[in-house]
Amino acid sequence: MKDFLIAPSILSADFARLGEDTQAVLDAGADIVHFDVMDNHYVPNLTFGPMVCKALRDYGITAPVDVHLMVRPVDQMIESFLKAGASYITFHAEASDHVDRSLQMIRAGGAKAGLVLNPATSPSCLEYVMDKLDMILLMSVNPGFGGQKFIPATLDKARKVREMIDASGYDIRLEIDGGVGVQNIREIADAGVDTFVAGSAIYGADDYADVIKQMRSELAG
Ligand SMILES: O=C(CO)[C@@H](O)[C@H](O)COP(=O)(O)O
Repeated sequence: MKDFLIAPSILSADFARLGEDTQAVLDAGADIVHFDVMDNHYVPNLTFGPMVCKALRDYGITAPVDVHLMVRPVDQMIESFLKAGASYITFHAEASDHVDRSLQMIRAGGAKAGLVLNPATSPSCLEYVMDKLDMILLMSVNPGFGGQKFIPATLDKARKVREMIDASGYDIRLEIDGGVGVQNIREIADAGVDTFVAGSAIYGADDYADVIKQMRSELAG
């Protein structure tokens, strides 16, 4: 099992002061920046694109940026985010016509590659691409919005995917996204997850450092 990473979703940050509010969660103890890209096509909401990712790099964000593409098609956005400084690029299994090729593009461009599974998507889509994955992201809400309730069936899926990762022998992170907070992070870790996206739980707190500390304390317990 890998070390635990906490990845605040900047979907819940103050967009008017995005650089500052991104640096603030890193200064508060977060490990990586989760960057939610929505296109009002694959998901019913619209956020930000590669120019904003580059702007964060230019602002001085040096932490890994974990780009979660909720867009269709995906390949043009992969190219753009590779140029914009993404560290991880993940996309939804249903959104690419050629999942294997899209994964190869990400690694060939120097980033880490990942596949995202919606709540109703079966882990079977991972079976023939395990060798091309650096991350698997399990959605524990339906994608499109922050602040939703964690879907409990995701825990069973996390256990199954953890078994697949361990059996494969590949070095793959297991990330979860949606409804994660201090109250359930331990249970999620026990299901085999090592990377935790949290938007409203962190950005909705008065003290970012305090909530991240509470999450780490739950993970250590
Ligand atoms: O990708 C998404 C939503 O589509 C997530 O990253 C949410 O932004 C998580 O938000 P919280 O549930 O933690 O508020």
